Amino acid sequence: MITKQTAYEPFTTDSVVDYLKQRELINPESPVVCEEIGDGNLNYVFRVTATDSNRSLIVKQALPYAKVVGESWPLTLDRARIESESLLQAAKVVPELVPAVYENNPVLASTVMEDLSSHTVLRKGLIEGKRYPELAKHIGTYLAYTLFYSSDFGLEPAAKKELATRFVNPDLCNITEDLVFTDPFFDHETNDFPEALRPDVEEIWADDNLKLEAAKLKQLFLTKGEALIHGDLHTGSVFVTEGSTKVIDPEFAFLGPIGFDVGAFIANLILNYLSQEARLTDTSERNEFQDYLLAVIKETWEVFTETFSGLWKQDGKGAFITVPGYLDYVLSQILQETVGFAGCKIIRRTIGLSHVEDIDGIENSEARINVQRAALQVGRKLILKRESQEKIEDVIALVRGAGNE
Ligand SMILES: Nc1ncnc2c1ncn2[C@@H]1O[C@H](COP(=O)(O)OP(=O)(O)O)[C@@H](O)[C@H]1O
Ligand SMILES: CSC[C@H]1O[C@H](OP(=O)(O)O)[C@H](O)[C@@H]1O
Repeated sequence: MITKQTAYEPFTTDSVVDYLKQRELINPESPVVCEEIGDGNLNYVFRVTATDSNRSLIVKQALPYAKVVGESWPLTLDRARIESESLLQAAKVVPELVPAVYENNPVLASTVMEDLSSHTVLRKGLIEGKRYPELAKHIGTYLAYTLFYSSDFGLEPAAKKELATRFVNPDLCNITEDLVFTDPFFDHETNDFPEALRPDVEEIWADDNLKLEAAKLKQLFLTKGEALIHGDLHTGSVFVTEGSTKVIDPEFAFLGPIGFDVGAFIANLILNYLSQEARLTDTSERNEFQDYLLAVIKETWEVFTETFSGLWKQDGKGAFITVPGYLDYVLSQILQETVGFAGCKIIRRTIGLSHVEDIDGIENSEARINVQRAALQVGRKLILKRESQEKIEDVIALVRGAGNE
């Protein structure tokens, strides 16, 4: 349902309640409580609860700038439309893996959606050492369905081109192009790292071979409009319980390379894996949890490739789909690109703008810097060795070995 509104205004905790009551999304007679709960970098997130029925809703609203920086960083409001349309697009193929969207208002740049407060943000759960038995199955399925059915493998060419026109997202892509693929590889003012890490960072800035590979990966991100990707699939964009998984926050969605989503998820699991070196002091507890994280990476990849292959055989489009070797070629390209993108993401979250709590939350500064150093080594290896990764076990072995050299 799209509502008409004449002018944009940022919501307050009062006006968002008035809005929901006016729209009868909440009973106008109900007493309500409302709080702003957004902890992300970019937007407002309000939770509104009718206290008589305990029914609650989430209203997410984009600001005309990046919340974390302020008005000096203007950002399109259109990202709210892109986010809700992307959630609706995902709901066509995996409704159980995304929050229900009840309304999008393009003028207010707001989305009213299901409240997932019964779930935990995956990043927080992993920091606390929690395990989620269904996570890999759910994310592998989410990736396979959303990516296959928005690619030329699962869509007719005209439908794919129509999809591309709805998800032109230059402002948000520009954030990724700068913060993931450019700034960390140069002495740029947005970078953010402790002085103790400077020698390691300067090694990156001086490494022309690494920069060449980063340039190739950036080129892929700029040019490979393979599927409608989430665009920011880190562990803060995944809500979990023991048996349920929901992917949120696809405001960076656009037609990009499939490996960027897979790589983002894997990168954030690797960042948590590395952080446990400083978090879990008991060796066997640490080894077990790190093994669990690597098993999630392996299973996510296996579920993704098996499901993607099943959809390819069942619903694949085009004359070449049954040609022997084509599917294997596509999956091997995706693996190599996944690995390279994961490497860029890891480096970015270590020395670029916007880190991860998994590492920044380590209180002992020496231990934290050791983890950051290991992250840079892993990120670098993933980028440089991506073309020799033939199977997911190679990637797991690389992660296990890289921090120890
Ligand atoms: N559907 C939801 N249900 C419950 N909480 C939510 C929901 N969407 C977002 N949140 C809360 O708001 C936070 C920020 O949301 P997010 O979509 O990541 O915002 P941003 O785009 O600013 O990064 C999440 O970490 C979560 O705590
Ligand atoms: C100043 S934008 C930095 C960073 O923020 C986004 O993450 P999120 O919206 O989930 O907080 C995205 O990862 C951007 O790269």
